[in-house]
Amino acid sequence: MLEAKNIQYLVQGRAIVNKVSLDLKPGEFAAIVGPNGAGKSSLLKLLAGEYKVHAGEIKYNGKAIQNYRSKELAKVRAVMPQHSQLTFPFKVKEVVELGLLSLGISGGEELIEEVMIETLTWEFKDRLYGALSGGEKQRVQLARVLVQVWAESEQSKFLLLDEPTSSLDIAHQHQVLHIASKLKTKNIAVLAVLHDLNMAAAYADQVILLKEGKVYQQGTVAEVMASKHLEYVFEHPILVRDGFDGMPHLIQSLPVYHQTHSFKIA
Ligand SMILES: Nc1ncnc2c1ncn2[C@@H]1O[C@H](COP(=O)(O)OP(=O)(O)OP(=O)(O)O)[C@@H](O)[C@H]1O
Repeated sequence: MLEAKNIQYLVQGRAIVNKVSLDLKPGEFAAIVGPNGAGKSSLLKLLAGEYKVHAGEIKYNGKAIQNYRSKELAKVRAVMPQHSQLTFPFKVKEVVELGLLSLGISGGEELIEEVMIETLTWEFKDRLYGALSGGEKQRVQLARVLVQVWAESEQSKFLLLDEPTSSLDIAHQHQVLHIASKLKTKNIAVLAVLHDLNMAAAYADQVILLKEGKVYQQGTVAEVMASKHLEYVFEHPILVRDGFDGMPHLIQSLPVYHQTHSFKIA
């Protein structure tokens, strides 16, 4: 289990993550949503251990994050950042292999092939990473973090994804989130920052809606994805309707000229 209690992160005295608490159990897919600057990436970086909290605590499987050595932490949680820079001319497969190197493992050919087939990246495994399109690169980065958590293990593992679908076409967005959902059967929990509210509604078991560094709402899709909450947080007209074919909701944002009122706390 991943537990965060009252975590806080300050920049120049301003709390950009302000007393956030969350629990994430293996088998669960949680989405962090909220407007630009709400603190989503900062929260993910705190949970990843990349930023240190100024207050509060984070535990993975009952052990405080600061008590993990970096290789040990890499076995428990994998992180896909919003942007990944690679300065060397790596081939695609070599980039994916970097995920295993973070665990101190080399080889793992079968595992790498399985994950690359799953992420539809095997077909360009020998191409130079730098020559790929934005969406192809994003799928390779996903493969790199997936190899870190893919192998079955008794220990619960956690996959933290920061906007994993931002460069993907609609079909690949669904494919990536479907892969993330399938991990739920492997004793893995997934926490993803998502901008697409419909994607969050379709895949998340738990939604964390942030505004100005604080959790505004947290709960199931039905609880959080209500028009009154979304309109207040995004300060924009948003319709939420019942979905179809098992899709919980259809969230439709409206053009700015429909904005006839100010958005107050519901
Ligand atoms: N290192 C930093 N120094 C100064 N300000 C920072 C730093 N990191 C984040 N911030 C500020 O903290 C706030 C939250 O940033 P963060 O990147 O977490 O937001 P976000 O919700 O992920 O936004 P977006 O949707 O635009 O990616 C922003 O106002 C940002 O400018």
